[in-house]
Amino acid sequence: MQQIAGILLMGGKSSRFNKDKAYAIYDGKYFYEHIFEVISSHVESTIVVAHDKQKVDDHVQVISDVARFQGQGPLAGIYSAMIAKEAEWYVVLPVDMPFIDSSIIKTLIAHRMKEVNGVVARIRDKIQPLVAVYHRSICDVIHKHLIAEKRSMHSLLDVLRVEYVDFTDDDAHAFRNINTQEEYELYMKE
Ligand SMILES: Nc1nc2c(ncn2[C@@H]2O[C@H](COP(=O)(O)OP(=O)(O)OP(=O)(O)O)[C@@H](O)[C@H]2O)c(=O)[nH]1
Repeated sequence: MQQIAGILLMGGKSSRFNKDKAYAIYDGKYFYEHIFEVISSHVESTIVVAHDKQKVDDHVQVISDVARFQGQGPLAGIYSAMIAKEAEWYVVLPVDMPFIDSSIIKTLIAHRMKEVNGVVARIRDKIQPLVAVYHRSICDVIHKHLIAEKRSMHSLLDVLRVEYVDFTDDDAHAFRNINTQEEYELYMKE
């Protein structure tokens, strides 16, 4: 079994962005390519969880959400990746944080310990459940939440043993996530 696998979530609707965020460009590359590179530098293999209309490079392993939970949000994506690829731990990242820095992933990975089943980033007191490392043992818990239609990441965190890792203001830029065209235009100018 792999020690750590990567999960790149890109199967969202991008409804606030009005087109697919995964293919927005930053520094000459698609968002998904940036995130893929950042995750892949820390794990043995990365799995992309996309929806049917999305295409990725041939060398990238891509799956869809399992049919039962298709399009039910990030939890559905994490669950689908965990059952598709066996690993001890999973680094999870969203597709809409193009400035995310490799050192953040390194720090989260370093905080794994046997007492916890999740290591989650926090910046300026804001929890970032999709910038995290999760243990495979939570797969059953996620499944129960999905069945119960409890789709919020925060309600999952409430029942896990989580180590929160605080990042400083210096890292705030890296955690910017892009939901709207306005945010995209603003952040790309800075
Ligand atoms: N695989 C998968 N990923 C998802 C799903 N919903 C959201 N994501 C991903 O989770 C991350 C956070 O998504 P959000 O920004 O909250 O949602 P979104 O659907 O992409 O955008 P909005 O429609 O504007 O809310 C992004 O990387 C999304 O691609 C889903 O149902 N399945």
